[in-house]
Amino acid sequence: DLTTDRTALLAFRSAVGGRTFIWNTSTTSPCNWAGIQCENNRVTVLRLPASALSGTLPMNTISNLTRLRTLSLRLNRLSGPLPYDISKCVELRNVYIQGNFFSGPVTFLSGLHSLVRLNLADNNFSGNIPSAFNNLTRLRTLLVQKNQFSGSLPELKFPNLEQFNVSFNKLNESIPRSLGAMPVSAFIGNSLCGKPLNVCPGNNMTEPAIATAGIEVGNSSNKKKKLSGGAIAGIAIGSIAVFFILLSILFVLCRAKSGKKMKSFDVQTIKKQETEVTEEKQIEKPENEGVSNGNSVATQAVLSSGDENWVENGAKKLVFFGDYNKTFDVEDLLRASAVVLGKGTFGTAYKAVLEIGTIVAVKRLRDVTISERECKEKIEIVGAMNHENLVPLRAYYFSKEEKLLVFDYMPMGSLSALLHGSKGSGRTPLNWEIRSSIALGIASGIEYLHSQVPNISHGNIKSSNVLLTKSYEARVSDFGLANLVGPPSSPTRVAGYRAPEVTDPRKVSQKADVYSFGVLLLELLTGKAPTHALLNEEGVDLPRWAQSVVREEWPSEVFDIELLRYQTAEEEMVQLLQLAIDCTAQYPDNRPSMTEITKQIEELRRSTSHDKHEHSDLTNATE
Ligand SMILES: Nc1ncnc2c1ncn2[C@@H]1O[C@H](COP(=O)(O)OP(=O)(O)OP(=O)(O)O)[C@@H](O)[C@H]1O
Repeated sequence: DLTTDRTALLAFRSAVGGRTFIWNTSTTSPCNWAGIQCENNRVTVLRLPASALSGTLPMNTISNLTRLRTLSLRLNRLSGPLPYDISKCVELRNVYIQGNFFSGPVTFLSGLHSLVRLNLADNNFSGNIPSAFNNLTRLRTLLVQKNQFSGSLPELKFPNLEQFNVSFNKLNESIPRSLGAMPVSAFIGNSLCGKPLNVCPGNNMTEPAIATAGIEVGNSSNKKKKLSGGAIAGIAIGSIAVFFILLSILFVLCRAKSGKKMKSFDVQTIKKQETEVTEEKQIEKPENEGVSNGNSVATQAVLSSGDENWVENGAKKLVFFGDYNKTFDVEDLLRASAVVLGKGTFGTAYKAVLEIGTIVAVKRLRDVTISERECKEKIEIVGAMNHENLVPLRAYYFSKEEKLLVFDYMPMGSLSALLHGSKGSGRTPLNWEIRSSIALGIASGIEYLHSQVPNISHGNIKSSNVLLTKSYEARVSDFGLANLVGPPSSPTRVAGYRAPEVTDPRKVSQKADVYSFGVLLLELLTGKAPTHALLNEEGVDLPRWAQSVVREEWPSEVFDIELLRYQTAEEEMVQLLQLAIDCTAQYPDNRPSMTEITKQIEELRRSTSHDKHEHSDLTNATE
C-alpha cells in the first residue's frame, strides 16, 4: 500500500522521478513494478506524473485496483481511449489525467460517485459532455478545457463546484443557466452563447457571439457600439476632469510631503511611520509589547535603559566584519532616525536610516547573560558567516550597557508577514515559483550554517526569521544568537516550530532545526501559521494535521488556496509536502539532513521545470 509503506513509496517515487521506470505490459500488479513490494494489492494512490510514459495503458492493471482513490497520469504521452475499466474503481476521488493525448468519448465515469476532482484538460477527448456528470454530486473540480468536446453543454448542477472550465473545445449553443455564474474564461474558445457570454441569437438583436480568446474585447466593443455620440463625449469629458482633479491632489500631496522632508527630524513623521510599522508588525506578532516612541536609536536606548552615559559609551567603536563599507560609526548610528520593527526573543529590532542615506537593521540585545569575551566570540562567529541566504551581520557594538548588532535591512520584511499579513491590504499572494525558491533558499542557508561549525544549529527557525530581498530571495536571520541571551520568559511563537524532543529551547540540535524547517515548509505549502497548544491560540499543529490529511485523503486538500491555480505544479507541491512530513518525523534520526533536503528541493524544482518544458515542446509540436 503506497500510502502507508514509506519505503515502497520512496522507491516508487525515485524510480518514476528518475525516469528509470519501465512499464512492463506483462506485469498485472503494480506491486511488481519497479521492485515495489506490497500486500493484497491494496493500492489507493497511483501516480505516474510527468514521466515518459507513452502509448496505451494496460488498463486491466488499473481496474484491478478497486481501492484506488487517486489516479494521476498527468503530463505523460499516453494516447488512445481511456479505458472505461476505471469505472470499477468506485472509490476514486481524484482523477488527474490532463496533458496526455487521450481521445474518444468519456464513458468511464458513470459509477464514480465519490469523485471530487476530475481533470481531463489538454487531451483529445471528443463527443458530448455527458449529462451523466450530474451523478457526480461530490464534484468540486471539473476541468475539461482544451479537448475536442462538441455539441451543447448539458444542464450541470454540482452543489460544491469550485473550479470549472470547458474552454477551447467545440461546444456550441447556449450555456445552461446553472453555469451562468461561472467566469467568462471558463467558456472561451467555443461557439457558446448566453450568460456570462453574449446573449444568444433570437433572444435579442445582437449577433451570436463566437466565443474566442478575445471575447471580452468583443463584448465591450459590441456594447460600445450601442452608446450614442453624446454619451461617449460625456464620458470622455468626465474622465478628463477626474484625471485633472486627481493630478492636482497628487501635486498638493507631493508638495506637502517634500515640505516635511526638509525637516529631516520631524518627530511626527517618524511617529507616524512607526505607528504604521507597529500596526503591521502587530498582525504578525500579537505578543509584541507596546513599542516605544519613534526617535533615534540613541534616544530609544536612553529612554529605556535610563543610562545617562549613553553618549560617552558611544565613544566605543563599531566593530565591522569582512570588507563591508565602513561609511558610518556608532555616533552616526545613534543619531539615525529609528523605527521599531518589532520585539523579538533577543531584543528589539529597529530600522535605522543614517544621515548618509544607508539603511540598516539594528538589534538591541537584552538580557545578555554570558561574559563579554564569550559574547564577543559568539558574535564573531555569526559575523564570519557568509552565504547568500543568510542576513549578513555587518557590525556590532558592545558596551556594558548596550549590545547592538547591525544587519543589512531587508525591505520586503519577513516571510511570516507576507504569508499571514492582512490579505485585503494589497498584499500580493506569493506564487508557487517564489514559494519553492524561498524553500530552497532557506534550506541552502541552514545547510551552510550546519556545515560551518560542527554541531552548530540555528535554534530559532520560523517564518518571522526568514526575511526577503526586493526580488523575494530568502535570507535567514537570527542565527547564532540563541546562546547569547537567557531563555524567554513566556512561550513564544517558536513553540509551534519546536521539535518534540527539545525541552530546553537553548539546547537544540541540527535535527531540531530540520524539524523547524519542516514546519516552515508546511507553512509555505498550506498558508497556515503553526501554533502550539501552550499558546492557547487558534491554529493548527501543522505536522500532525498534514500527516492526517495525507493519510486520509489526497494531499491537495492541504495546499494553500492561493496555490490551487498552479495546477501544473501540483506534483512539485506534493513532493515538497512529502519532504516536509519527513522533516517533521517524531524521532530525530528519521529526519533527513539539511544537505539531503537541499538536494531534494533542487531536484524536484529541476525535474518539474524540465517536465514543463518537455510538455510545452510537445504541445507546441502537436499544435
Ligand atoms: N534585517 C532586517 N531587515 C528587516 N526587518 C527585520 C530585520 N531583522 C528583523 N526584522 C524585523 O523585525 C521584527 C523583529 O525581529 P526579531 O528578529 O527581533 O524578532 P522575531 O524574529 O519576531 O522574533 P525572535 O527574536 O523570536 O526571532 C521582525 O518582524 C522582523 O521581520
